[in-house]
Amino acid sequence: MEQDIMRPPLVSLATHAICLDFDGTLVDIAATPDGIEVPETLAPLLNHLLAETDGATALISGRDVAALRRHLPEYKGPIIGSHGGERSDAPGRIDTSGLPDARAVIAEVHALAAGLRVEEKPHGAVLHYRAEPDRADEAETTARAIAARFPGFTLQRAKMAWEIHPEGISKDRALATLFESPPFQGRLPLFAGDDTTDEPALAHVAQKGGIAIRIGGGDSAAPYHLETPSDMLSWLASLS
Ligand SMILES: O=P(O)(O)OC[C@H]1O[C@H](O[C@H]2O[C@H](CO)[C@@H](O)[C@H](O)[C@H]2O)[C@H](O)[C@@H](O)[C@@H]1O
Repeated sequence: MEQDIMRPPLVSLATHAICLDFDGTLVDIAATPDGIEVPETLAPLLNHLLAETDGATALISGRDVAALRRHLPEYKGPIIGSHGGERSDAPGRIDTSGLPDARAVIAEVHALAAGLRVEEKPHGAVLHYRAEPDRADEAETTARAIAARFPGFTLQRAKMAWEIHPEGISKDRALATLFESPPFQGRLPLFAGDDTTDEPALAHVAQKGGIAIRIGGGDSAAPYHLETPSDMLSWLASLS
């Protein structure tokens, strides 16, 4: 699909809320989930945005909250994790209420992984094939079969990975909920993401008149585009 893509305009931290995906948006994609290199400047930058937006800055990630806090121990702000399944308003606090018990799903993913990397989350599991790209079809078939066996769970495609998680969680719903109360309520939304899993949230923000930014390539509902996580960090650092 041909579309006009533009560099985002500078936005005011006095009027906007800054919501950011993590992998592929703030940090480069790596061979494994724990192989990422988190720039030293990232946590200070996020804490700066948090202060300048009066608390209206959040990470909205497919990763679980505990993993994100481990990678960003200095970051003090809110995190929506597990694609919207978990909410942490500050370090040490996590709300996972409403998520179904996923232990049987996780056990099944381990049982059928056949050597593919499994990432456990509180609400489900991810089957990663980045280390073995020639097993992409097998990973998809296995993940589809597992998702079909567990009512209430669904399949989510990610970058070289398939995730099985509860139905009804998504980043656009999480964003909408976030903006129902202060400090997000009343501010214009900004969301940046790099993946198909981010598209519903990018479309939601564009439809609300906010700033939706797609990082990297791919068809997108976002009118704005930046090439790499490094470009994203430089752009965020230029805001005031
Ligand atoms: O919503 P995000 O913050 O973008 O998280 C999406 C998934 O990111 C991670 O997987 C992806 O990044 C890995 C590290 O670069 C890479 O090895 C993998 O192939 C990618 O799919 C994370 O592991 C998942 O839990 C997130 O859902």
